[in-house]
Amino acid sequence: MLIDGKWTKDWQPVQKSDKDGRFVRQTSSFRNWITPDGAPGPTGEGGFEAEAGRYRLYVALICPWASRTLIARKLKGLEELIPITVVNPTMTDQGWSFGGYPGADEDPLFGSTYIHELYTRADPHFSGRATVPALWDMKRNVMVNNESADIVRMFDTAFEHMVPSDLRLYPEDLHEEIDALNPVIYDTLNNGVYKAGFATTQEAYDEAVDGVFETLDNLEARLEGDYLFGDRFTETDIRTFVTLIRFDAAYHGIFKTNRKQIKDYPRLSAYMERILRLPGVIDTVNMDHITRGYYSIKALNPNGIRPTGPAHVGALLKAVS
Ligand SMILES: N[C@@H](CCC(=O)N[C@@H](CS)C(=O)NCC(=O)O)C(=O)O
Repeated sequence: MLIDGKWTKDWQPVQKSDKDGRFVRQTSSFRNWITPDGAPGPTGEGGFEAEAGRYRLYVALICPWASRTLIARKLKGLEELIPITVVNPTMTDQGWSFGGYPGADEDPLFGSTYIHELYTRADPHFSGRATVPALWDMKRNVMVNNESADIVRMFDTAFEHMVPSDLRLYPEDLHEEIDALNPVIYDTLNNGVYKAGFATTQEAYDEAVDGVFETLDNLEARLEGDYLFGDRFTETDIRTFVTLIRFDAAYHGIFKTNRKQIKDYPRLSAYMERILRLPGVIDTVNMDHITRGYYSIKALNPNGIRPTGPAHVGALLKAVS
């Protein structure tokens, strides 16, 4: 990670643990919002008006948080307006790097080797982890935001006057329900699998795995309609999908969340496939980057051996593409 703008040698991909061995995820630090007229958003400063080609989204295709933003960008029809840059799927000893792996890009703006260079460009004294997604303003050469939850919400509304859409990822009348379900999905599923994978005590692992499967069981029971809130697709479905699609091929093995697979849940499997079939969503799922990335986490898999299965995931992706 960076400390006062300098890359620290003792960086650990395992990230932070609390005193009981629980994995702790860092909070994001750039929280400005793109808005239709550049007025300030809910956090940060103003001056980031919606413009075609002004903003670039840096992502890793392995990363479920980055994938949230990619799916929102697709479904809201913003591909022409917001170009993306994809980092390599494997973490280096200096974090995310650019170029070299099939499907990954060089940094077209600054020719950076590592994503952390973008962070020190944004703030020469930056302290923290250099994470993706990162939304960059190419006009002012500053970081707009590195929090996927914010980026999904700004993609939902900021460009509406330029690319009208019937889809509302965070509709007014569902705010309360979405705000209630999101933290559960985050704690027990999105981050829950990481808490299981990076636990450093049996107790922390047991607690995390219990949470993961309790939520999967609850979602299976809840899913009567097409989506979590009946027939309306929302950001909560995006948040759920990004973990489901990585589950059988990555988390089940590398993070030891192996009590069941998603394929053992009939409704969740159908739900996952339904979302995968929404226009463009399949383009945001790169299973090669996902498995290569997760199985190259040295702390969990020192020899980097990538399992060949499971066959059903490959078969599903083939059927949908
Ligand atoms: N709060 C961030 C979390 C993003 C995040 O943790 N990204 C991971 C990859 S999945 C990352 O870039 N980690 C690099 C690091 O921690 O050094 C968000 O939702 O945007």
